[in-house]
Amino acid sequence: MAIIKVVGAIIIMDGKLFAGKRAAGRHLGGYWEFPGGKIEPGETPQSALRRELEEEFGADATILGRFEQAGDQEYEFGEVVLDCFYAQFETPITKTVAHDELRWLTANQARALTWAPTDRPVLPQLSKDGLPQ
Ligand SMILES: Nc1nc2c([nH]c(=O)n2[C@H]2C[C@H](O)[C@@H](COP(=O)(O)OP(=O)(O)OP(=O)(O)O)O2)c(=O)[nH]1
Repeated sequence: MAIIKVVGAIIIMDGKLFAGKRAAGRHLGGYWEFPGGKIEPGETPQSALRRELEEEFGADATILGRFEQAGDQEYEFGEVVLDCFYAQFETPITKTVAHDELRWLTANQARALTWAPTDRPVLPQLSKDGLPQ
């Protein structure tokens, strides 16, 4: 089965977590996710994430530390291995091209949404890391 290496951004600002609802029609359309995407050949996870955030939101970002326990999940199209990094936007979001909806969420609000299966184990740890309830 193909391994798909994906990188996602954990962006927390003013006590809220940034999340995107994948656009209908994409793989896993309708699920909430940490914005990001596939790592392309020659990229580091960090450079891939900076590129994806620029492509999807028209914003510059700084990539911070790596989240230790992101997940992997087999889907019918392959095995997604998700690596997450804390990040922050340095410039405003100027566009959205990959999501039907973007939200800034408290921990409780995040838990109430339907996340991509790969992402679900990450949420409890974020509360321990200080994401407010
Ligand atoms: N971006 C992102 N993708 C995730 C997460 N969790 C998860 O299972 N995925 C899956 C959905 C997709 O099958 C794959 C990422 O692909 P993508 O479609 O976002 O990547 P991309 O921007 O490089 O897209 P494309 O050009 O190949 O369409 O990983 C997540 O938190 N963030």
